[in-house]
Amino acid sequence: MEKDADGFYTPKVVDGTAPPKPEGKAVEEQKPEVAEATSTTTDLISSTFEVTVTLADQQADPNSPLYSVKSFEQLGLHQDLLKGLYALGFSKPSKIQERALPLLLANPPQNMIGQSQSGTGKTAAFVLTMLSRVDFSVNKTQAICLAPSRELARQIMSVVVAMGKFTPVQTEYAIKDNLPKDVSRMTAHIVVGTPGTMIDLLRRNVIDSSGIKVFVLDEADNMLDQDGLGEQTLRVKNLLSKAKPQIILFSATFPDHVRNFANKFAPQANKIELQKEELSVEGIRQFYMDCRDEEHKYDILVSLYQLLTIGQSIIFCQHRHTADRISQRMTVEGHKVASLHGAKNATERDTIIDSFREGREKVLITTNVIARGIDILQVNMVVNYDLPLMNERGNQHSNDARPDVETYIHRIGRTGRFGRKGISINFVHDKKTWLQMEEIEKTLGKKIIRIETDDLDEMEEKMKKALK
Ligand SMILES: Nc1ncnc2c1ncn2[C@@H]1O[C@H](COP(=O)(O)OP(=O)(O)OP(=O)(O)O)[C@@H](O)[C@H]1O
Repeated sequence: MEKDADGFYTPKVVDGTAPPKPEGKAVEEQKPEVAEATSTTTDLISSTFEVTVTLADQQADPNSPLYSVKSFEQLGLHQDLLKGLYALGFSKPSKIQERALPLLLANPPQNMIGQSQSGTGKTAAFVLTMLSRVDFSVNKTQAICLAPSRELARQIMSVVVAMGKFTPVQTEYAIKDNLPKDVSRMTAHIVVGTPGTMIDLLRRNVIDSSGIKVFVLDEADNMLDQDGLGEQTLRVKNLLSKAKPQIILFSATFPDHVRNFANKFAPQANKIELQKEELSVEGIRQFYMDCRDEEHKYDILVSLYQLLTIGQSIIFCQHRHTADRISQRMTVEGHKVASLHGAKNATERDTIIDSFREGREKVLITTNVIARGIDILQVNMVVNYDLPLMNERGNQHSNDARPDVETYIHRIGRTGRFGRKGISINFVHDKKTWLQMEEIEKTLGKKIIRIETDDLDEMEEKMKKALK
């Protein structure tokens, strides 16, 4: 690989598809931010929100998930990786990084099941492990990482590339439609992808599994869940059986029904676990709005538009067709929104998420496809247009559909990243949805506060307070 004029290695761009720019420069972004609304037609719109983020205070608070006593230097990382971290603006590890990294890097390698709240820096922990374990003088795949969506795989790749900027790391994607044409052998050190394509590459021996030392599952509970990607993930593991890699599982949630499987999947693992009451992030204030019916939900969403565009916001729907319908209606009515879901093709999906990431789109209407892992610091509002429901066979549409608390935690975790403040709003519109929300509230032990649907001034007041 070539070094550029500054002496940096330029990581290989895969098949013309550059990973999205990583979020970073965290320290610089901790200065007070002032987000100004752009339009001027109502009081709401002309308001200015001051958002003060005090990362230094949080990293000094032993009760914060961002707290650490050690520095990155004390965690045994290579000099080139420390340079990559500092270039990203990381000055101090978070709790999960401080606790997990020494265990992950110890020899002989041991498996890890790691849990930490959304937005607390799990990605860096496993990316630094992959980069630390690669022998750059060997042109063979040595670490693979699986994620549940192409959007998340691309984001993880951007972190690998950014943190590995001062190393000669070679990377490739294993995601649909991003493979180099007619490839018969991949030799990249680190391959990041989704399970279906990874299985294909391993089966056809395009990736030689014999040198794989690290196997990471991000959003591991989702990747191992039988109703989700569990079967495919297990197939990948079986294809790696001879290599016996270190297995690393990370997620913000590990529901009981997956935990047992995780223990078998990553035997004798070091474990870092959270208590139930620690699951949700402190900085995210949760609200709900009591709508009259489905149509009223749409009206309320439209009336919130100006608030949604002050920062950036993500609107979650249960179904693709709802996301499409809402975004079409809003677009016809003159609002600028984007929609993203699994039925769109790969190019469209990449364009939409990149445009949102770069702030060109402010409102993204979507499904659970990006409920997990997506890290966009400017997102200060999440709306659960539909509450997330269990995806058990057939249960989704039945009258006794249960709320999916794990997905709820991940959805609202798209805001409030690494100590920032954020807001989530749930729409409920009948007794059933109200009871579902109550169950979420009880499980998390966190109050969800009512906001009147007809009082946008109150909404603005509460938002201002929540974001301070
Ligand atoms: N030590 C650090 N110092 C400053 N910023 C950090 C540090 N570690 C991570 N970050 C930043 O915090 C944000 C959240 O990190 P990351 O996406 O890894 O969270 P996560 O725990 O994987 O979240 P999720 O559970 O939602 O996947 C990112 O923008 C990342 O760059």
